[in-house]
Amino acid sequence: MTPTTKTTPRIALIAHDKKKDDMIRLAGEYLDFLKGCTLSATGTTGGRLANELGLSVERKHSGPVGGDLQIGALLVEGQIDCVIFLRDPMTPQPHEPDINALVRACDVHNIACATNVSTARLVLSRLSAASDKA
Ligand SMILES: O=C(CO)COP(=O)(O)O
Repeated sequence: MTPTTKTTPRIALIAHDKKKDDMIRLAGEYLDFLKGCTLSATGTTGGRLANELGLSVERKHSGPVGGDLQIGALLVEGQIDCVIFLRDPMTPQPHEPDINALVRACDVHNIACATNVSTARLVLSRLSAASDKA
């Protein structure tokens, strides 16, 4: 019998302030799956995921001081399989260029990037179903 190799999805989780409650709810829905993933996050988002859901997360700097760029650097190095980035389209962000750079890096490297809850659910459902089969 051929041995199966199970790969652990590497997921980046990021949410702007008004979307953080959505992120916590979303991550709670997929908690069992996410516990088996390698997670990275921007600073404040990662802190909430760890404190409120008990997830083990590699926390980068907060978004406005370079966290999005750090996630982008991981992605460019091939260390991220998927980005869940709950952006707030209604609030101007001081680090808009960093946000655009991260989303652009996803497109350059063909990495799935979910920027709203509906898309994130589709992506996480698909990944969790694939990991059940592995
Ligand atoms: O600003 C962010 C993404 O652009 C998120 O950063 P925090 O998770 O530190 O709030």
